[in-house]
Amino acid sequence: MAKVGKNILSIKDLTIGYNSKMVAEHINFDLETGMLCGVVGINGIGKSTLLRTLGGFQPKLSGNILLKEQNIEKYTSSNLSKELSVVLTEQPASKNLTVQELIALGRQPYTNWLGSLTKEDKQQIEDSLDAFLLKDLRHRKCHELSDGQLQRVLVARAMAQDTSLILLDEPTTHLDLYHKVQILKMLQELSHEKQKTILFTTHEIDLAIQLCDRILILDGKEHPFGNPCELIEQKHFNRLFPSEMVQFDAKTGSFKVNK
Ligand SMILES: Nc1ncnc2c1ncn2[C@@H]1O[C@H](COP(=O)(O)OP(=O)(O)OP(=O)(O)O)[C@@H](O)[C@H]1O
Repeated sequence: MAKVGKNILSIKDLTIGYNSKMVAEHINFDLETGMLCGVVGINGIGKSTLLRTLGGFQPKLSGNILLKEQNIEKYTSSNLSKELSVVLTEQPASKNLTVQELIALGRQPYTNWLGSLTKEDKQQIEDSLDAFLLKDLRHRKCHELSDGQLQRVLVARAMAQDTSLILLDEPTTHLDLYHKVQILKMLQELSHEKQKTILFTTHEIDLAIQLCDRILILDGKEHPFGNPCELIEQKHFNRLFPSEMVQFDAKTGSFKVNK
């Protein structure tokens, strides 16, 4: 169980989209220290748009995004990089770096203009290599890694950045079931043990139900938010997909195909 603490992220009546195209509106939720939260919903409903908006990669259309009770637009980019790290689905441009070098980039917000690493920076990099089982791969070039290994490196870089909030867009894409569970368990440990607040988008609803403290369902209307048990009891997962194809089984917390 997550030890819940102070409020980290507060989303109030947020509308997201592109110029005049509204993608989702009336999004409301709060996340506290140490919470792992999954964002689920059908293809094209706006999960990535939400994540990119929260990460500051595109402007919101209206509403408020409060990070540690301060409007996110009020942060300078230097202060924001100490509070918020983002892992997107796009492959990093810096794949020619070694695993250790890429993770060290996470320390950029803290290093001086020469980029020299302090003892604390080095310790943080070491802890991140350790937490994501990357010690043996530290000298490998990132372009030589499997998708699962690269995903662990990208999350480890976010951990090295040591921010209170970490956002990840589909961290389990292209991974087999074992590696999906592995990365999600690592994220769960990072949130609970190191008291990080982690929000990630996913299509792995069954796994999110088992591992997340909170789930946000983007459904084009109410966007229910709560702990997985509450959402199951309120039958929100039953309405996620057209029922002639798949049905949610509340007993097992998973979807079954209608044969
Ligand atoms: N750059 C863009 N400009 C305009 N519309 C966009 C842009 N990117 C995405 N969209 C549209 O916004 C809507 C939401 O897309 P988004 O990628 O956020 O959905 P998603 O829930 O992440 O989908 P998926 O599960 O397929 O990854 C879609 O209708 C999509 O076509």
